[in-house]
Amino acid sequence: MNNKNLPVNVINQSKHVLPHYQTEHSAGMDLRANLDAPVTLKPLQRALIPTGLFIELPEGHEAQIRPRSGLAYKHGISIVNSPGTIDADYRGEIKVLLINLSDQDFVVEDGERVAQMVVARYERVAWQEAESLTDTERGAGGYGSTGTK
Ligand SMILES: O=c1ccn([C@H]2C[C@H](O)[C@@H](COP(=O)(O)OP(=O)(O)OP(=O)(O)O)O2)c(=O)[nH]1
Repeated sequence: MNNKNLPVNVINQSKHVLPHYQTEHSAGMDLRANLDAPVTLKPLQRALIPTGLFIELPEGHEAQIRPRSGLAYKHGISIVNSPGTIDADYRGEIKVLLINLSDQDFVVEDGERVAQMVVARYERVAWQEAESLTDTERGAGGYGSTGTK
Protein backbone atom coordinates (compact mmCIF):
# COMPACT_ATOMS: atom_id res chain seq x y z
CA MET A 1 0.00 0.00 0.00
CA ASN A 2 1.14 3.48 -0.83
CA ASN A 3 1.57 5.47 2.40
CA LYS A 4 -0.42 8.36 0.85
CA ASN A 5 -3.45 6.09 0.63
CA LEU A 6 -6.47 6.77 2.82
CA PRO A 7 -6.73 4.35 5.77
CA VAL A 8 -10.16 2.68 5.82
CA ASN A 9 -11.42 0.20 8.40
CA VAL A 10 -12.63 -3.00 6.79
CA ILE A 11 -14.05 -6.32 7.95
CA ASN A 12 -13.55 -9.09 5.45
CA GLN A 13 -16.04 -11.88 6.04
CA SER A 14 -15.55 -13.24 2.54
CA LYS A 15 -13.52 -16.26 1.50
CA HIS A 16 -11.36 -14.01 -0.65
CA VAL A 17 -8.46 -11.57 -0.37
CA LEU A 18 -9.19 -7.91 0.22
CA PRO A 19 -9.75 -5.85 -2.93
CA HIS A 20 -6.57 -4.25 -4.15
CA TYR A 21 -5.38 -1.91 -6.88
CA GLN A 22 -4.25 -3.91 -9.91
CA THR A 23 -1.85 -1.28 -11.26
CA GLU A 24 0.08 1.66 -9.87
CA HIS A 25 -2.53 4.28 -10.72
CA SER A 26 -5.76 2.27 -10.82
CA ALA A 27 -8.63 4.39 -9.50
CA GLY A 28 -10.72 1.38 -8.55
CA MET A 29 -10.30 -1.91 -6.74
CA ASP A 30 -12.14 -4.90 -8.10
CA LEU A 31 -14.78 -6.47 -5.86
CA ARG A 32 -15.18 -10.24 -5.80
CA ALA A 33 -18.47 -12.11 -5.56
CA ASN A 34 -18.66 -14.04 -2.29
CA LEU A 35 -21.04 -16.87 -3.11
CA ASP A 36 -21.89 -20.30 -1.72
CA ALA A 37 -22.91 -21.38 -5.20
CA PRO A 38 -22.72 -19.84 -8.69
CA VAL A 39 -25.53 -17.46 -9.67
CA THR A 40 -26.97 -17.63 -13.16
CA LEU A 41 -28.26 -14.39 -14.65
CA LYS A 42 -30.63 -14.90 -17.53
CA PRO A 43 -30.95 -12.14 -20.14
CA LEU A 44 -32.21 -8.94 -18.45
CA GLN A 45 -32.16 -10.63 -15.04
CA ARG A 46 -30.59 -8.83 -12.09
CA ALA A 47 -29.16 -10.10 -8.82
CA LEU A 48 -27.72 -8.59 -5.66
CA ILE A 49 -24.28 -10.13 -5.34
CA PRO A 50 -22.71 -10.17 -1.86
CA THR A 51 -19.04 -9.35 -1.34
CA GLY A 52 -18.59 -10.25 2.35
CA LEU A 53 -17.00 -6.82 2.88
CA PHE A 54 -17.98 -4.25 5.50
CA ILE A 55 -16.25 -0.86 5.52
CA GLU A 56 -16.15 2.31 7.55
CA LEU A 57 -15.35 5.24 5.29
CA PRO A 58 -14.02 8.45 6.82
CA GLU A 59 -16.53 11.31 6.90
CA GLY A 60 -16.52 13.22 3.61
CA HIS A 61 -15.86 10.11 1.52
CA GLU A 62 -18.09 7.78 -0.45
CA ALA A 63 -17.41 4.62 -2.39
CA GLN A 64 -18.77 4.24 -5.90
CA ILE A 65 -19.57 0.78 -7.18
CA ARG A 66 -19.00 0.74 -10.91
CA PRO A 67 -19.18 -1.82 -13.71
CA ARG A 68 -16.06 -3.47 -15.11
CA SER A 69 -15.59 -2.65 -18.78
CA GLY A 70 -14.39 -6.14 -19.72
CA LEU A 71 -17.50 -7.83 -18.35
CA ALA A 72 -19.65 -5.16 -19.95
CA TYR A 73 -18.01 -5.52 -23.36
CA LYS A 74 -17.65 -9.30 -23.45
CA HIS A 75 -20.82 -10.34 -21.63
CA GLY A 76 -23.15 -7.32 -21.34
CA ILE A 77 -22.83 -7.37 -17.54
CA SER A 78 -23.54 -4.02 -15.95
CA ILE A 79 -24.79 -2.55 -12.69
CA VAL A 80 -28.41 -1.45 -12.45
CA ASN A 81 -27.77 1.48 -10.10
CA SER A 82 -24.40 2.44 -11.52
CA PRO A 83 -22.59 4.01 -9.85
CA GLY A 84 -23.85 2.51 -6.60
CA THR A 85 -23.17 4.70 -3.61
CA ILE A 86 -21.68 3.44 -0.35
CA ASP A 87 -22.30 6.09 2.29
CA ALA A 88 -19.74 6.89 4.96
CA ASP A 89 -22.25 5.90 7.65
CA TYR A 90 -23.18 2.55 6.05
CA ARG A 91 -22.13 -0.45 8.12
CA GLY A 92 -23.84 -3.24 6.21
CA GLU A 93 -22.35 -5.60 3.67
CA ILE A 94 -21.30 -4.12 0.34
CA LYS A 95 -23.41 -5.66 -2.40
CA VAL A 96 -23.32 -5.31 -6.17
CA LEU A 97 -26.55 -5.08 -8.17
CA LEU A 98 -25.58 -6.82 -11.39
CA ILE A 99 -27.72 -7.01 -14.52
CA ASN A 100 -27.25 -9.13 -17.60
CA LEU A 101 -27.86 -6.93 -20.65
CA SER A 102 -26.84 -9.63 -23.12
CA ASP A 103 -29.04 -12.23 -24.82
CA GLN A 104 -27.13 -15.14 -23.22
CA ASP A 105 -27.13 -16.56 -19.70
CA PHE A 106 -24.18 -15.40 -17.59
CA VAL A 107 -22.90 -17.39 -14.62
CA VAL A 108 -21.36 -15.45 -11.73
CA GLU A 109 -18.80 -17.65 -9.99
CA ASP A 110 -17.63 -17.38 -6.40
CA GLY A 111 -14.53 -15.17 -6.28
CA GLU A 112 -15.18 -13.58 -9.66
CA ARG A 113 -14.31 -9.89 -9.90
CA VAL A 114 -17.70 -8.44 -10.77
CA ALA A 115 -17.36 -4.70 -10.16
CA GLN A 116 -14.91 -2.03 -9.10
CA MET A 117 -15.01 0.33 -6.17
CA VAL A 118 -13.70 3.88 -6.33
CA VAL A 119 -13.46 5.92 -3.14
CA ALA A 120 -13.99 9.63 -3.62
CA ARG A 121 -14.40 12.77 -1.59
CA TYR A 122 -17.71 14.55 -1.78
CA GLU A 123 -19.13 17.89 -0.73
CA ARG A 124 -22.43 18.47 0.99
CA VAL A 125 -24.27 21.64 0.08
CA ALA A 126 -25.79 24.39 2.16
CA TRP A 127 -28.66 25.84 0.11
CA GLN A 128 -28.68 29.57 -0.38
CA GLU A 129 -32.06 30.44 -1.85
CA ALA A 130 -31.70 33.08 -4.57
CA GLU A 131 -33.93 35.23 -6.81
CA SER A 132 -31.74 34.68 -9.90
CA LEU A 133 -28.64 32.84 -11.08
CA THR A 134 -25.63 34.30 -12.92
CA ASP A 135 -25.73 34.55 -16.74
CA THR A 136 -23.55 32.11 -18.70
CA GLU A 137 -22.88 31.33 -22.36
CA ARG A 138 -24.64 27.96 -21.95
CA GLY A 139 -27.64 29.32 -20.17
CA ALA A 140 -30.33 26.65 -20.17
CA GLY A 141 -28.85 24.77 -23.16
CA GLY A 142 -28.26 21.06 -22.74
CA TYR A 143 -29.20 17.68 -24.17
CA GLY A 144 -26.99 18.11 -27.23
CA SER A 145 -27.41 21.88 -27.65
CA THR A 146 -23.75 22.27 -28.67
CA GLY A 147 -24.06 19.71 -31.48
CA THR A 148 -21.83 16.71 -32.15
CA LYS A 149 -19.02 18.07 -34.38
O1 LIG B 1 -24.57 -0.69 -4.99
C1 LIG B 1 -24.81 -0.49 -3.78
C2 LIG B 1 -25.52 0.65 -3.36
C3 LIG B 1 -25.76 0.80 -2.01
N1 LIG B 1 -25.30 -0.12 -1.11
C4 LIG B 1 -25.50 0.09 0.32
C5 LIG B 1 -24.57 1.18 0.84
C6 LIG B 1 -25.40 2.41 0.90
O2 LIG B 1 -24.92 3.29 1.88
C7 LIG B 1 -26.77 1.81 1.21
C8 LIG B 1 -27.91 2.66 0.76
O3 LIG B 1 -27.77 2.89 -0.61
P1 LIG B 1 -28.69 3.96 -1.34
O4 LIG B 1 -28.72 5.23 -0.57
O5 LIG B 1 -28.28 3.99 -2.76
O6 LIG B 1 -30.08 3.22 -1.25
P2 LIG B 1 -31.55 3.75 -1.13
O7 LIG B 1 -32.36 2.95 -2.05
O8 LIG B 1 -31.61 5.24 -1.26
O9 LIG B 1 -31.88 3.25 0.32
P3 LIG B 1 -31.83 3.95 1.75
O10 LIG B 1 -33.20 4.46 1.94
O11 LIG B 1 -31.45 2.85 2.67
O12 LIG B 1 -30.76 5.03 1.67
O13 LIG B 1 -26.81 0.56 0.54
C9 LIG B 1 -24.59 -1.22 -1.52
O14 LIG B 1 -24.14 -2.05 -0.75
N2 LIG B 1 -24.38 -1.37 -2.86
